[in-house]
Amino acid sequence: MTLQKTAVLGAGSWGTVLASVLAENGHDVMLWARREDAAVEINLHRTNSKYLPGAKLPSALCATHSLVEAVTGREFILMVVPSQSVREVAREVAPHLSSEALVTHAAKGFELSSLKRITEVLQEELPSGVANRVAVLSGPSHAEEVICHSPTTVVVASENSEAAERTQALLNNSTLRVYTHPDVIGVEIGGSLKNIIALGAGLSDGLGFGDNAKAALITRGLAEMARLGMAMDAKPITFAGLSGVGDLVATCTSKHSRNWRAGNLLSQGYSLDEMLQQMGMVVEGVKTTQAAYRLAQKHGVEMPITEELSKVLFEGKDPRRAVEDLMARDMTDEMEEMIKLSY
Ligand SMILES: NC(=O)C1=CN([C@@H]2O[C@H](COP(=O)(O)OP(=O)(O)OC[C@H]3O[C@@H](n4cnc5c(N)ncnc54)[C@H](OP(=O)(O)O)[C@@H]3O)[C@@H](O)[C@H]2O)C=CC1
Ligand SMILES: O=C(CO)COP(=O)(O)O
Repeated sequence: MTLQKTAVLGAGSWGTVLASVLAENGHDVMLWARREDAAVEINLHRTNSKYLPGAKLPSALCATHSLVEAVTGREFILMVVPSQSVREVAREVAPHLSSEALVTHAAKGFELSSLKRITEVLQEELPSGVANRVAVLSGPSHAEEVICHSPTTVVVASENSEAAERTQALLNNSTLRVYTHPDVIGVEIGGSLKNIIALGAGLSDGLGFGDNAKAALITRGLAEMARLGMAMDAKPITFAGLSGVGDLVATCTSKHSRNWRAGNLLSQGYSLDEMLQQMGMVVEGVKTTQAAYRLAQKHGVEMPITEELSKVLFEGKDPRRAVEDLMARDMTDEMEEMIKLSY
């Protein structure tokens, strides 16, 4: 494809790695860092010591502290800030975007105040021509592995298939295989909800519950992810793909996952505030648990794991008691939804 002028907004772990991918693919990349010292470090030393210690970034990568400079004249904008800051950043860049710009985001969460998905937030904040073709990038992709060129697969979904294909062509390379996907709702919901289950997996592992418990969490977690997803108009099959079970497995079983590590710290007796302080990076699963619990109530959907985790995080419930309560639920059929659907 022709080389393009691109910008990545957010110089945390994932934004820095995605900017490196674009630079390695030959595109002109401007990376926006919120802190000026982070932009200076990237430009002077080609490192991002806070978020990617030890990694050497491509020499072609440029960083700036100015959002306006980052987006002006850019054809492709990849937004990689935490879910709760997407609206603020989108609002600030909106007047400076070219009417031809393609905006794709890679955040995994909901906006807590509105319970909206991130493409919905972007559609509200961006000029209408740009808003019509927003896309989402998701799938099992720990930044720490992508920067080392470990083989990785991701998906990009958009209501505008051309936007998905353009994003695919910009990012795809010999170690990062990018698939397109038509189900924006399912891809966004899967990528967000898996973080709740990963927090639970970190807790479960930390409490020494073993592999059976983790397999149960992953499988029953997937069931409740799909249940909420279907109530919100996602396609059920999407949860069997990379942005569903793929990312769920990667996040629940990896030492790289911040959500898994956060759950693990909670199992060691850290309070929620102490854990967040210790992590020093975004742990999307915390606010996603709150959002999903409210969405489940709104849509009348049962999400027992999410509900118990919410009690552990926000009401101080003992995690062992939460597991006992999950195990003591009324006996049921594993395929309860399927049975209801077939009668
Ligand atoms: N890390 C990964 O492997 C992956 C992450 N993601 C998703 O990407 C998104 C970003 O995560 P990630 O890069 O890992 O996060 P990090 O915690 O590594 O970095 C967060 C970045 O966001 C910036 N930031 C924090 N608050 C704000 C704000 N209010 N306004 C603007 N910028 C802000 C931080 O700036 P500062 O340093 O100044 O605080 C930092 O650059 C998340 O939704 C995450 O789930 C998706 C796939 C993989
Ligand atoms: O989404 C991710 C991998 O696909 C990263 O997960 P964590 O935010 O838990 O590190």
